[in-house]
Amino acid sequence: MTDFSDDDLKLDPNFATRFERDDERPPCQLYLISPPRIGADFAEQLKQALEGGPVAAFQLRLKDVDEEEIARAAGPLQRLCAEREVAFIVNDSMELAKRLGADGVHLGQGDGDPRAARALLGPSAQIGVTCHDSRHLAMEAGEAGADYVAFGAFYPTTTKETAHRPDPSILSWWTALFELPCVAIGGITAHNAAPLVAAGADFLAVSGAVWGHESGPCAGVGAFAGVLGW
Ligand SMILES: Cc1ncc(COP(=O)(O)OP(=O)(O)O)c(N)n1
Ligand SMILES: Cc1ncsc1CCOP(=O)(O)O
Ligand SMILES: [Mg+2]
Repeated sequence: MTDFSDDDLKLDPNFATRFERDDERPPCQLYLISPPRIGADFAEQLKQALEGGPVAAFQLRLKDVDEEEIARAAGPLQRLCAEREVAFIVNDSMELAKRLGADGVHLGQGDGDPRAARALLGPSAQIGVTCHDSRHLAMEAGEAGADYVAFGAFYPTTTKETAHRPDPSILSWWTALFELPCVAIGGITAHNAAPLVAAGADFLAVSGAVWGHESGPCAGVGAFAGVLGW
């Protein structure tokens, strides 16, 4: 595709201020991300989280953990998700997603080609791609057949070291032009999520605000009721 710079793509200055959610789009939903490390009680924590409110998807994102250990941990979590019709997404590895029979995979820019993931996982797999703060990467991901594009980190986070801080207007720009869903991620809490929802996020991807909630993960999910209109 043509190699536009992101500055070239900021065509309409009103995108920066026009934060009015498109009524035609489905309501914004919650996309839960696991903590980078989990303990033996995590299935119980996930169960509680899923009792807190509607969760559209759960991503198993374990970092610096051996693949066999991830595979062992996945079974009970995957069953919990299946019982509740929550999509079970594996982070980083299309091969592991295939092995586990996951509903999809999330790929960062260094995690492999979405086209290869599609060939491996088939037409019904949900394939997401990290696009940081880049309109160009998002359009590339869309052309490569991604099912969603993810922008972030919108806010400071201790869950991951991040180098990009998009403005919420990137969500307005995306949703004005494309039907493909967009995910907002990075430091999102029930208290700071409103501008992202208003700007058009189709999903809020949240980790720390749920697992670190002072009253537990059920309350952590439940806290999003107001901003997500449940
Ligand atoms: C929904 C969602 N968005 C972005 C990411 C980040 O993916 P990546 O850039 O590959 O970083 P790691 O998560 O692998 O550290 C994500 N996992 N999920
Ligand atoms: C995986 C990831 N990618 C960008 S920010 C982030 C961390 C999300 O976790 P939190 O909701 O705790 O900031
Ligand atoms: Mg990754």
